[in-house]
Amino acid sequence: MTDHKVPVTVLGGGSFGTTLANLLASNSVPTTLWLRNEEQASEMREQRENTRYLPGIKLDPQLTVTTDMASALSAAELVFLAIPSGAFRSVLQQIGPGLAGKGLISTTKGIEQPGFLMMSQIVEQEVPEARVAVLSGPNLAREMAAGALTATVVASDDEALSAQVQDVLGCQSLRVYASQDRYGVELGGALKNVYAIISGMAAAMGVGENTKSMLITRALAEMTRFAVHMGANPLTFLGLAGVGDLIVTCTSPMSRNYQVGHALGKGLTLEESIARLGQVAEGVNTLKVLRQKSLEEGVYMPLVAGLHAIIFEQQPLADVIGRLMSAEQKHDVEFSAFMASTPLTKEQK
Ligand SMILES: NC(=O)c1ccc[n+]([C@@H]2O[C@H](COP(=O)([O-])OP(=O)(O)OC[C@H]3O[C@@H](n4cnc5c(N)ncnc54)[C@H](O)[C@@H]3O)[C@@H](O)[C@H]2O)c1
Ligand SMILES: O=P(O)(O)OC[C@H](O)CO
Repeated sequence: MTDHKVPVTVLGGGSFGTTLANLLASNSVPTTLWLRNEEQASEMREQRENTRYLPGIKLDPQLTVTTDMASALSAAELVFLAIPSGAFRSVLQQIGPGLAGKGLISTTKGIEQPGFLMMSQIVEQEVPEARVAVLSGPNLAREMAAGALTATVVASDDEALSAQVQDVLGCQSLRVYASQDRYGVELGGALKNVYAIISGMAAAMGVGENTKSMLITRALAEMTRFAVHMGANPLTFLGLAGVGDLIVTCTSPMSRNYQVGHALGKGLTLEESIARLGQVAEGVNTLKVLRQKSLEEGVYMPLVAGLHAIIFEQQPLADVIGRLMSAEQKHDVEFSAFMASTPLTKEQK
């Protein structure tokens, strides 16, 4: 780690943006958090707390909180984006050339439709001169904010940018691992939200431990099958941004996607489940996008099809479970052919 830290701005004053900004400021990184709501910003400046999205966590005295985008961006060398996927492109469009040349790191775990675009692909379209990375992993905001030991992945083909991100974020409570599979890392973060909804629903129904394990493991098989079809490296899904994030999101009641699934499993409607949450659960939109894409691409995704049938096609749960359990019994692990055709590098040996 270097002593001199580059100035960083975080865009988005929700739970994850606030968590990242606070962690950066605690790491002695000159940090500005930008959010759109002036009332919330002034409350955060005065009370040193984000009572709406991160109650109970004190903000570092050195953290600057502003709604003025121009001043937030003027000095920043790195910009972390923690804006929900539905607003991601419009926020970039508002900023325009103010981001050119900076290192832009997306932390948003969603997919844009039309186009089936990852957030970093939107960054490339809207800010062609930017350096691009993504940050993803098993990173529940509230735990990170409370200092729980955590690991994450920065993925970029710009190794210098990955090293800068490791430098500003890495600390006694957070390890930042690097990857060059940006697409796979980003896809892992988006896809696991769908399976977290299924897991929350299963938990609410009181399923057994075998069932929970089967769901998570088959979810990993299904998301990896899709990702490999789309060009990602299956090995990425054995890492923190794959199985790591899948485990935490499918098992923790702190996950908002799990909470939506749990509410659905208790009999609430989708609208009621989302309203009760009051925060973003990206998996709901990702489910729609993914179902459509899997049909277009002809990728077998029975769990995605089943959840879509329950939520958006009003099919009875018992019918969907019956179909899942009577489907053809295929392979456990599917990527032996890929592994055989991809010899290990010297570093991997
Ligand atoms: N919370 C987590 O544990 C966590 C961890 C890793 C990644 N993420 C990802 O981070 C992204 C943001 O999630 P979050 O947890 O911070 O959500 P959140 O629901 O806690 O907060 C969303 C924030 O986005 C802001 N926002 C919405 N539309 C906006 C717009 N048009 N312009 C500016 N701000 C806007 C809201 O005002 C709010 O501050 C999501 O894609 C999520 O998957 C979240
Ligand atoms: O609360 P969720 O379901 O959006 O999940 C948060 C993070 O993505 C967990 O890594």
